[in-house]
Formats: sequence, structure tokens, C-alpha cells
Amino acid sequence: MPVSYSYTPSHTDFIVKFGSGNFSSFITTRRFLAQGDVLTVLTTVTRSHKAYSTVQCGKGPQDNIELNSDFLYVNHSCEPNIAFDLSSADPTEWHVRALKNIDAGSPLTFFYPSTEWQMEQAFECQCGTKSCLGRIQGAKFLTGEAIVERGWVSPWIMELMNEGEG
Ligand SMILES: C[S@@+](CC[C@H](N)C(=O)[O-])C[C@H]1O[C@@H](n2cnc3c(N)ncnc32)[C@H](O)[C@@H]1O
Repeated sequence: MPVSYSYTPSHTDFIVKFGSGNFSSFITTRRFLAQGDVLTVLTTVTRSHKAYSTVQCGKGPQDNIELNSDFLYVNHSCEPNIAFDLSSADPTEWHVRALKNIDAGSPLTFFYPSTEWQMEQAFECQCGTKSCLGRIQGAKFLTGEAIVERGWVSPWIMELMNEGEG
């Protein structure tokens, strides 16, 4: 994990705020984002084994990517403001999109179970939103209803839900 003194920003529109505790860093936007805006196309990703830092990109347990960019620091929220859309069969179209209008200075957050079926590292959510689900461990541990109302769900999560894997 990089530390602030060795940090080179990957995106000029976003800034990582480094915390002093474990996993206490997060990313904010420097500029206003409108709903539907594409924040970035994910051009730096690499396939990887599942880790706290990876994003699931398909149905299989081997389908995970490292972002290799500032977007590593997107925290989870139960009321997220962005989506990781890795649904295209063409990986060059994988992108991050605003789910709502986002003010400059706001942290960027996504709903981790929208991509993750069973996470490598579960945690007690501190998003502080009204609809907070508490412990976050992946979609496998939630109802379909709890997932679909968050603005975006990856197709493999819907498939696994429909197969009764949850
Ligand atoms: C990909 S990292 C996100 C960046 C992380 N905050 C950091 O400083 O490296 C994912 C980890 O951040 C922490 N995290 C993310 N969202 C959280 C939340 N809503 N509540 C508590 N911890 C969270 C958890 O430890 C999680 O495993």
C-alpha cells in the first residue's frame, strides 16, 4: 500500500486524503460531477487474485482486478455516489460513473456488494448513512432487495443471486 510521502496521483481531478490508521484513507473529487458523468475509464487494471484491494469483474472466483490507480481509495458506502461498471465484454469499456450529482470536495464511494460476491476482507461499515447495512462481506450475505436499490448492480451478482447462491 503506498503512503502519502511516496504517492504519485494518477488522476488530476481527484485527490487521495491519507489517514493515519489502517484503511483510513479515501478519495475525493476536486470538481463537481453530474449524474452519469464518466469519472475514468479503467485503463490501468491488471488481473489478480482476490484481495481487499481488488474489484470483481466477472462471475468466477478468479475474476478480479487490481485498479493500479487512485481509485483503490474509493471507500464503500451503503448510499454510494459512484458505480464501477465492469459489465462490458470489452474491458476497454470498463469505467467508473457518477450515480448522482457529486459536489466538489465530496468523498467518492461505491457499494462494494455491487461487484463483490464474497469479499476477502469483511468490515463493519462506518458510512453513517440511514440505510447502512452494518457488516459488509459481499452480496452473498445480502438479499436481492438490499442490493438492487443502491443504484447499480453488476450482472454476475444478479446471476449468482438468481441461482440461489446467496
Ligand atoms: C480498497 S480499500 C479502500 C481504501 C481504504 N480506506 C484504504 O485506506 O486503503 C477497502 C478497505 O477500506 C475499508 N473501508 C472501506 N469502506 C469502508 C466503510 N464504509 N467502513 C469501514 N471501512 C471501510 C475496509 O477496511 C476495506 O477493506
